[in-house]
Amino acid sequence: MSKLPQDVREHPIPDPAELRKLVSELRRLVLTYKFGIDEVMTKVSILRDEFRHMQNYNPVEHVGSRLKSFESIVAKCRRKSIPLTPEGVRAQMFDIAGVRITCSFVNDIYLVRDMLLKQADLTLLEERDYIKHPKATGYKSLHLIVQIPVYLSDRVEDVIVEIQLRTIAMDFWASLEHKIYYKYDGDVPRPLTDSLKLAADVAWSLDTSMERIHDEVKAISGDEEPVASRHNLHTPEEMLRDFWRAAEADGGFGFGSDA
Ligand SMILES: Nc1nc2c(ncn2[C@@H]2O[C@H](COP(=O)(O)OP(=O)(O)OP(=O)(O)O)[C@@H](O)[C@H]2O)c(=O)[nH]1
Ligand SMILES: Nc1ncnc2c1ncn2[C@@H]1O[C@H](COP(=O)(O)OP(=O)(O)OP(=O)(O)O)[C@@H](O)[C@H]1O
Repeated sequence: MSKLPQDVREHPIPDPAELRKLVSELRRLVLTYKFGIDEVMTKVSILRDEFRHMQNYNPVEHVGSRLKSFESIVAKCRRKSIPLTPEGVRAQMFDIAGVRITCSFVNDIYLVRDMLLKQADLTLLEERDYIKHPKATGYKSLHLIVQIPVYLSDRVEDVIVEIQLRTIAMDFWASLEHKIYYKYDGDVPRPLTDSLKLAADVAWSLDTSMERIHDEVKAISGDEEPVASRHNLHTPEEMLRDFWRAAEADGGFGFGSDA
C-alpha cells in the first residue's frame, strides 16, 4: 500500500524543468486569450457607440470580461480530467476568455447576438440558449462560444472566447446564486434552491413586464424622436455643434489627442 497522499498519487509531481516549461507555455497561451478578449471587447464597444450615435439607443447596459485564473484552469482540468497541457486546455476548455454583456431587455440580447455574429471574422462554434431553455437551477443567459483570429508578431492564432449575454435581472440572479453555490460548496440546501428558483421566475416576470412597458412607450412616441426636438435646435450649424460637443464629451472623438 502506497504511503503517498491520494492527490500526489493521482497527479505525480513533474520534473521542475518540465514544470517551468509547462507554466511558461500556459502563460503564453493565456496571453493569447487576453488578446481574444480585447478583440471581442473592441467589437462590443464599437457596436455600442455606433448604436448610441445612430439610433439614440443603447442595447448594452454593461460589458465586462474575465480571464480565467491559473488556479481555476488547474481546478477545472482536474475536475473534468482535461490534460494540463497547452494542447489539452486549448482543445477542451472553452471559457478561458470570457466576455459578459448585460442588456436592458431580452430582445436586445438577440439583437446584439445577431450584430456580433454577422461579423465575418467571428465564427460561432457553439450556442447555448439558457433563456429559451433555462437550467434546472433557474439560470438564464445566452452563451456563445466564438472563435476570433488574433494577429501576433509571428503568426495568426484563432482564439476561443465565451460570450455570455443576459439582462440586468438575470445577472442579478446569477451573481447571488453563484455566491450561494460557493458558500455551500455546491451543496445548497433544498429550501434555498427552491427560493432561488422562485426568484428566477420573479426576475423573468420583471424582464417581460419591463420589455412590454418599453415597447408600449416606443409605440406611442415612435421609434425615433425627431432630432431637432431632441436637441431643441434650429439651424444645421447649431445641430452640428451640439453633436460635436456631445461626441467629444463622450470620448467619441478621441483621435488626434497627441497632436
Ligand atoms: N450562477 C450560475 N452560473 C452558471 C450556471 N450555469 C452556468 N453558469 C455560468 O455559465 C458558465 C458555463 O456554463 P455551461 O454553459 O453550463 O457550460 P458547461 O460546460 O456545462 O459548464 P462548465 O464547463 O462547468 O463551465 C459557467 O462557468 C458559469 O459562469 C448556474 O446554474 N448558475
Ligand atoms: N464569460 C464570462 N464573462 C465574464 N465573467 C465570467 C464569465 N464566465 C465566468 N465569469 C465570472 O468569473 C468569475 C470566476 O470564474 P471561474 O472561471 O473561476 O469559474 P466559473 O466560470 O464560474 O466556473 P468553472 O470553472 O466551473 O467553469 C466568476 O465570478 C464568474 O461569474
